[in-house]
Amino acid sequence: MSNSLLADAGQRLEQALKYTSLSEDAIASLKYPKASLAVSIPVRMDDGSLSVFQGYRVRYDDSRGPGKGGVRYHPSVTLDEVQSLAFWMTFKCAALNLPFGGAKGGITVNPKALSRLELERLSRGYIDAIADFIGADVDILAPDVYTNSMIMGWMMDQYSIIQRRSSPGVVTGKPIAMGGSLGRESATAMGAFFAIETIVPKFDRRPQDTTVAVQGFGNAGATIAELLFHAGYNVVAVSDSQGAIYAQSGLDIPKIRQFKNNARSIKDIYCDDTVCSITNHDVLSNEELLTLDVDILIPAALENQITEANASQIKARLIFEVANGPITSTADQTLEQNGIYVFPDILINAGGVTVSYFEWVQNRNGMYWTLDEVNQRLRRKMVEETERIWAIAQSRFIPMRTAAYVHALERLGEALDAKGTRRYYNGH
Ligand SMILES: NC(=O)C1=CN([C@@H]2O[C@H](COP(=O)(O)OP(=O)(O)OC[C@H]3O[C@@H](n4cnc5c(N)ncnc54)[C@H](O)[C@@H]3O)[C@@H](O)[C@H]2O)C=CC1
Ligand SMILES: O=C(O)CCC(=O)C(=O)O
Repeated sequence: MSNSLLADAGQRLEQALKYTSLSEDAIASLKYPKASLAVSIPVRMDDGSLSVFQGYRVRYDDSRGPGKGGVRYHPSVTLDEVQSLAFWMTFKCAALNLPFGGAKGGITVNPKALSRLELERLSRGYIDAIADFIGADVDILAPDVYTNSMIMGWMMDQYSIIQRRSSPGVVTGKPIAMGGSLGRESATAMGAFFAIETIVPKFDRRPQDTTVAVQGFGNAGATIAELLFHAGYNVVAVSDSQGAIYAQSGLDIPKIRQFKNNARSIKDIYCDDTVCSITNHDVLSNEELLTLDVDILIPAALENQITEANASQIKARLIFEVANGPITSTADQTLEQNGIYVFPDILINAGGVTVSYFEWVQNRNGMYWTLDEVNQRLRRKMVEETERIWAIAQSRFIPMRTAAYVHALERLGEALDAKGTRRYYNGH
């Protein structure tokens, strides 16, 4: 593997393999993505011109079931990034014991620069381009950065048009009216919250004595900040792509969410005290937020936020990775040396895909669950797998990330070996 995000992700696999007895065949199978599709998506723009966007869908491994993973719209999307995200999905689904493999998709685009109709044409064009690669039993899509239920609805509809039959199981995170599950919107953060509530008492901490900083204020970041706020934690800093705000006495998260929902940036809200009465806050950069002296740091934006460059300046005691891949493998080592506990993405943000699984199950049997049922099942799953991974980490004296990979690898190895060697004979 070259020097890339995927190569860095692969370091975690190497680290964990030392603690497993996986067969050589299984190890070899997990080192590369199973299939990567790159497509061009021509889109007629509102002014009549044609723009061509690059899109990707990667299935990393499907030994435990159909590929599963979100679709990201962001200007920095590359094939390498999508492959890494599909790698993480593989281990996340296995860690949570979901009957899925790992997949991910993305389009290199700044969605904020598109009109709603352009965005719809792009989303439908993406499905036209990848339709033969996906399916409810093959590879199932979902939301990720800068995609949402509205976009998932267009994608499901386009796929159904191509198939000439209603196909709700090909996409999760859909609008409720199109077969979406209650609780999927908040699921990533809700799952993280259940994991945090399981772990925090192990460190003899109480919410009211615990300060929290959250980087990223989208679906995952804003919701976890609000859940922690309501549970009594002192959320002192939050940020979006434009910058961060900090108040030692704590921030009123529901109020900030309200302003952010009106399409304003966090930094602006707090610079304009005529609009928002909260004062006594500082405006910080995203980099400064990461190095605040807090009890809990929650990166909930993008990859590679804590790297060799800033790892030694991190002062938080516990880091919960709500984003995928926010810490590089070298930064992990520095954090560990400094006694900082990292709770990994493949566990902490797994609530999203867990409720996606629930949505897929509901679509397949046509019976729909109440919000309480969804959240109770999510809680049970998150607490159970968090405790299992914690027990592995404690008994083998290894970091939680390595323990999560060991846990996932045991399940993946079993599935790969159960298929026998016939699968390696070029299909004969
Ligand atoms: N939405 C989901 O179901 C899941 C999301 N995740 C991960 O959570 C992370 C966030 O995703 P979502 O909340 O869904 O995306 P989103 O599109 O709802 O929000 C992204 C947020 O990150 C902020 N942001 C972008 N660049 C930033 C930067 N450089 N510094 C600080 N903030 C920045 C944006 O302003 C926005 O507030 C991603 O890593 C994603 O892969 C993980 C599991 C499931
Ligand atoms: O809900 C899903 O299927 C996947 C969500 C996702 O992309 C992720 O967990 O990173």
